[in-house]
Amino acid sequence: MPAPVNTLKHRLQAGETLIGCWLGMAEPYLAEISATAGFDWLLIDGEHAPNDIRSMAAQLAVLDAGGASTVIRLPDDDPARIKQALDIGAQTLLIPMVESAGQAERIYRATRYPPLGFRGVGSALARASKFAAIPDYLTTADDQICVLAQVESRAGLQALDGILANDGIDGVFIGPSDLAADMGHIGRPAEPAVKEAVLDALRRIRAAGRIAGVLSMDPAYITDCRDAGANFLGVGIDVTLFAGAMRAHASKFKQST
Ligand SMILES: O=C(O)C(=O)C[C@H](O)[C@@H](O)CO
Repeated sequence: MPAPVNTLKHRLQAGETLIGCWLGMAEPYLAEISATAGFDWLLIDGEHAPNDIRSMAAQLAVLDAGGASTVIRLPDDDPARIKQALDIGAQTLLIPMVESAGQAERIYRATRYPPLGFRGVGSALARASKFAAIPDYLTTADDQICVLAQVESRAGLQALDGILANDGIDGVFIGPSDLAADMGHIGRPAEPAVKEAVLDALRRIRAAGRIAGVLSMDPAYITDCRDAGANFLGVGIDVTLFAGAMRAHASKFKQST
């Protein structure tokens, strides 16, 4: 019995355009609620949300049970964190702040078992192998791993061709917020210079035959990114949606009392 098929990877690589939502509440119960919304994928954010390996594992369990496609974003490119995320069962990883081809290669190798890489062997303890219930896990896991490099700085854009030249990098995600900050327009991802850099990068990523990702809650921004070729579209953030709905609801009644 082989490792689970990563349908998200294969759908994106086939060119499907799939929408998803960031999960930053760090709570399995709320993740389960989000899984009923109908997004094609849900991303458990370990970079900016208060997630740790245990909370991410708990969210993976409820999301997998519900049939949702999942992504884990780690706080950095630490090979030990990559190993832990893969061992708890993540198959699609988003790694932030990628700025060179060499860094991309190290990230790729951290996701693969020898001889392709240096991922440590711990499948006997790993949820990923269904705790060794998948006897062929070690020889079939590599093909189901999807590595998405997050490029979100001028240095990263300058290195983009080198990153895309690595066949082990399945896709590149452009981070408009951090790119805006790096370009001197912090808090303004829709600044014309920033948006054009985002759209140009997305065109280059798809021209290279890779998955192209972006995140924006602005429908017009998303449409422009989709038109530029983005097919891994983050269109929501649970925390932002929840906070906005709570504030709007309270305001509705406070005005009337
Ligand atoms: O730079 C970006 O944009 C992202 O990486 C997304 C942010 O991290 C996300 O938290 C929304 O601000």
